[in-house]
Amino acid sequence: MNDNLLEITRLNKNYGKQTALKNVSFNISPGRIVGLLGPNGSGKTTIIKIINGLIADYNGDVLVDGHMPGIETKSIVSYLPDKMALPEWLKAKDAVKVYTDFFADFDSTRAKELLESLKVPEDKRISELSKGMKEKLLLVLTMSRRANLYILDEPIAGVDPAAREVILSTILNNFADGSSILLSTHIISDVETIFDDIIFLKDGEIVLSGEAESLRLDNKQSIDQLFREVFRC
Ligand SMILES: Nc1ncnc2c1ncn2[C@@H]1O[C@H](COP(=O)(O)OP(=O)(O)OP(=O)(O)O)[C@@H](O)[C@H]1O
Repeated sequence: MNDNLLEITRLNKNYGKQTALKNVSFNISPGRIVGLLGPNGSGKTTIIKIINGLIADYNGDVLVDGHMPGIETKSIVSYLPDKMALPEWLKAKDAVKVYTDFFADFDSTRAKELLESLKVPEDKRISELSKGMKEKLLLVLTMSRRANLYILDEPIAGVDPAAREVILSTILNNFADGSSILLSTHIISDVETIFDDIIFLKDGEIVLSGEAESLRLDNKQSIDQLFREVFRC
């Protein structure tokens, strides 16, 4: 494994005339939980899609364990998209089968245990699940892989505060030693304690980044307070 699981250097991305990312650079080393924080439209999903090979026209360098995003990196990264990517007519238990067939590192026993503990009904079709249940299903599928890097795009956006805690503990209890997590969110207060490192993104640029504990100590406030200060309009 490389010293850096993820290396992003001078990443720029435009959608036509719209600039989405400006000179974004950061690295993730093994064993870190990194918060990618920013308001709506700040570029979080664009970065995540580029890392996952879903957007190929960008400028700059993106290396996942030394490889450009592509077929090879799909076995390194377990990705939770911001929108349901599975056919809605699938039952939850069929989604487990799809992941078992698709990913060599998928642990179906773990997935079944997690579905049960999160009370996701296995026999219901995805179309019949509530928004929060769909998020839980996607999270279970994503965290049941034994990947090196987990990339979670807004995993808590659609659930109530009690469910957020369950989701966070599911994330923390199910990632392997030495693997890393990049988690994007605009809801900071309930999640900030899990982060080792923080990246603040504003209008496509990194405006502040560093170790979460140092940022708290240096600024004498929580990451949530810091976020509100940085993003005050
Ligand atoms: N397909 C697209 N075509 C044109 N502009 C886009 C497209 N996707 C995103 N953008 C623009 O790029 C910028 C960054 O969007 P992005 O979705 O990466 O932000 P985000 O931080 O993930 O937002 P959110 O929290 O709302 O999901 C925004 O200005 C957005 O309008």
